Amino acid sequence: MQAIRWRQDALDLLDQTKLPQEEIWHTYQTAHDVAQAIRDMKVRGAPAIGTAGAFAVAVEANRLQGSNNLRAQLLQAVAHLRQARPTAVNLNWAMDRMEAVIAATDDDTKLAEALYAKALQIAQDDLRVNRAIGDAGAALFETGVRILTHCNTGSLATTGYGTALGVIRSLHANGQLTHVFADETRPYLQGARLTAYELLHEGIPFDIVTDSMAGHLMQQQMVDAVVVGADRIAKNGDTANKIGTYALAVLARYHGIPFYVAAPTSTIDLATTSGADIPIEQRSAREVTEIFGQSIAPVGATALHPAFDVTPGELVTGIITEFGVVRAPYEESLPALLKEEF
Ligand SMILES: CSC[C@@H](O)[C@@H](O)C(=O)COP(=O)(O)O
Repeated sequence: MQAIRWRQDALDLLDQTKLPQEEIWHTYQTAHDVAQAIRDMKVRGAPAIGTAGAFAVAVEANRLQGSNNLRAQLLQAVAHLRQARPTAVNLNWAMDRMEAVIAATDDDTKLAEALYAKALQIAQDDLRVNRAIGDAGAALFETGVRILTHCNTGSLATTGYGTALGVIRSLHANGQLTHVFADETRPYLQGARLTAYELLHEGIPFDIVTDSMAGHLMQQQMVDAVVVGADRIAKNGDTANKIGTYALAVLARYHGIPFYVAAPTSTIDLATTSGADIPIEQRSAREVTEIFGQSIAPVGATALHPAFDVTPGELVTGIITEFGVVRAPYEESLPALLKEEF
């Protein structure tokens, strides 16, 4: 399953706002339009928006080939893409890499080719990295495990395979998995719409549960571990992820259940000291008061919509990366991990 397809002159995105009812692909030929698609969540999930952003710059370079101020226009496109969604650091991570290619390529006629090659590498690395996360995560568990997960962290949220859902895929492939509980994930319903779509496709046994059922399931001893993704991990292990994740971590701690974050090292942001410094995207209240354009609240009702929350590192049992599982104290283990591997 794949939600992003690329070629040098265009990017195709599977419209995730329409899934699972409709499988509609849109074609994009400008960075501006891809930025809008990211904002509108037609493509979403931290690694996926990084990959889409990288191809957006490549497509833009292809479109602008031969124009006078190519470099300045590309840097403008990069800056514009960076702002499409603020919380997931993978978009910035990918833009840093595209900007480095622009800086390192002296010959303007070579820019389009070099940027496409870098975008391709980002996409291919993401797939490889996710498989490694899946293996590292699966090694944590015995056979017969029941996992609760939140939001969508699968093929749709990445270039392929997934992070937390990659761990679930690997557990299933190894015959270790008994059951998945997929939080519906209000208000965007990434769990009920997208995770369920992927799990059904893979034949993985699961139930959709509303976000508010998690505590009850834990109390009934139906959950062995919580595995979620991340949008940004600060140096101290504080982790921003889809709204509702923090509540799961608190519940897991109360019930003595391990709480794992599965994420590529591109999601670790050592420049952000703690979760307090992570920008939290505030989205439209209408995404809360309406479902598929239908109002579910009385006219005049107001609503809040922080799209992410921050789970303190002290509640995170371990962070599953492509290089293995790291544990607290994160101020030490995360910088050591990044230093060692790069
Ligand atoms: C591998 S995806 C990791 C995170 O990006 C995911 O858990 C999440 O919070 C996605 O939020 P979204 O608003 O759907 O982009």
